Amino acid sequence: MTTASKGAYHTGVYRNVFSELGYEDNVIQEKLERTWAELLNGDPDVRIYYPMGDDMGYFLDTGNTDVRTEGMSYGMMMAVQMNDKNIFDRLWTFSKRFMQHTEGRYKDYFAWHCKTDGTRISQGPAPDGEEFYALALFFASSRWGDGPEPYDYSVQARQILRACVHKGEEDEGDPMWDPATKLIKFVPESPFSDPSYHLPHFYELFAERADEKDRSFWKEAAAASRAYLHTACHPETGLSPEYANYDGTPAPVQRHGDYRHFFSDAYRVAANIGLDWEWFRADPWQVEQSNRLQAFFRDIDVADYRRYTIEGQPFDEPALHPIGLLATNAMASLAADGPDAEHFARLFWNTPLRDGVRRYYDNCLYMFSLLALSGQYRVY
Ligand SMILES: O[C@@H]1[C@@H](O)[C@H](O[C@@H]2CO[C@@H](O[C@@H]3CO[C@@H](O)[C@H](O)[C@H]3O)[C@H](O)[C@H]2O)OC[C@H]1O
Repeated sequence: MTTASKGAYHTGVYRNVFSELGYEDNVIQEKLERTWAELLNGDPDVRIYYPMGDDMGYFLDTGNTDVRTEGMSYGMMMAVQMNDKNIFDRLWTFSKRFMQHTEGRYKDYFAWHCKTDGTRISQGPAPDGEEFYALALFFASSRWGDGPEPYDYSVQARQILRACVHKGEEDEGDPMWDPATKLIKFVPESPFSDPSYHLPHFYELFAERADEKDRSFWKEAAAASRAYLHTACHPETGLSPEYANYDGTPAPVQRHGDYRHFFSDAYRVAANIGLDWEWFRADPWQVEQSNRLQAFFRDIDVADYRRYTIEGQPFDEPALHPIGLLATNAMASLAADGPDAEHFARLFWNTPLRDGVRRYYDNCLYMFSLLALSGQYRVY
C-alpha cells in the first residue's frame, strides 16, 4: 500500500494481465508503443491525432468530424502514461487556447466540442472532459514538474476542480457535481447523471491533490460514486444505461435522444470499474459486477454486438463501436476473477485497432485497455 487517505488506499501494484497469460514482456511493450505511434501518425485510416502549427494538436472524433474535450483529455491521459510530454503539451495548448472559457457562466469549464480550427460548436461543457483533464494534469505535474502558465499543471488542475465543485456559490453557473448527492452530473444543468462519468479512483486522488478545503468532498464523492454504480448496473446482466437518475434508474428520454439503454457511453463503466479495482481494491462488488458483465458478452460475437436494454434484450441495431466495447469488456479483466477474464484479454490482444470513419471512440478505448492490461495505466 502506498498512499493513505481515509478509507481507501492506492495499491501501488499494477498487474500485467498479458504477461500473466504468457505473452513476452518485450512483445507487450512493442505492441503498446506501436499502438501509440499508430494513433499519432499511423495509417490515415487509423490515426486519430493531428498536429496543428508548432505547438498544438488535437484528437479528432472522426465519426463526427469535431474535436471533443473527451478525446483531448483522453489523449492527455494517454500521453502522460506514455511519458510523451510533447503530445501532452500540444493537446493542452489547443484545449486552453480554444476550448476553455475565461469568463461567463462556464468560466474555467471547457466548451465540449469545436471544429478543427478551434471554432466552438457548443459553449456548454461535458463533465467527463473536466475530470480527465484534471487528473491528467496532476499526473503531468508529478512526472514532469510544473512550468510557466499554462504548463503549471497542478495549478490548472486545481482551478478546474474548484469550478466543478463551487460554480454557482458566488458566481453564475452550476457545479458539475450535485452538492446533495455528491454525484457527477451529465451536464452542469442536468438533474441526472451518466454512469460512465463515475471515476471514484480519480476522486480518491483529487482528495489528495485538490484544494485542501475540498478534500473531504472528494472522499465523499468517491464513496458516493462507488455506491451509485451498484444501482446503475443491472443486477443480472451488469449492463448500465447511458444516462441515469441519481437513484441509478435510466434517465427519461432527452430532446437529443433516447439514452436509457446500453450503448456507446455505457461501455466505459466496465473499464472504469476495472481500473478502480486495480488502483484501490476498495469495493469487492466490482469483482462480481465484472464477472457478470463478461458472462453476458461471453457467447456474443464481436461482429454481432448490438444496442441492448439493460435487461439484456438486443435491439436490431449494431453497436456503433464494437472494438471499443471489446476493449472495455477486456479491461473488466482487471477486476474479474471468473471463467471469462482470460477469454476477453486474449480476444482483445488478438484484435487490431479499428480503421475507418467511426474509429475515434473505439481506438481511444483500445489504447486505455492496452495500457491497463499491460500494467501501465498508473498513478503518478
Ligand atoms: O448533449 C451533449 C452530449 O452529447 C455531450 O456528451 C459528450 C459526447 O458523447 C460522449 O461520447 C461519445 C460516445 O459515443 C461516440 O460515438 C462519440 O464519438 C463519443 O464522443 C462523451 O462522453 C460526452 O463528453 O456532452 C455535452 C452535451 O451537451
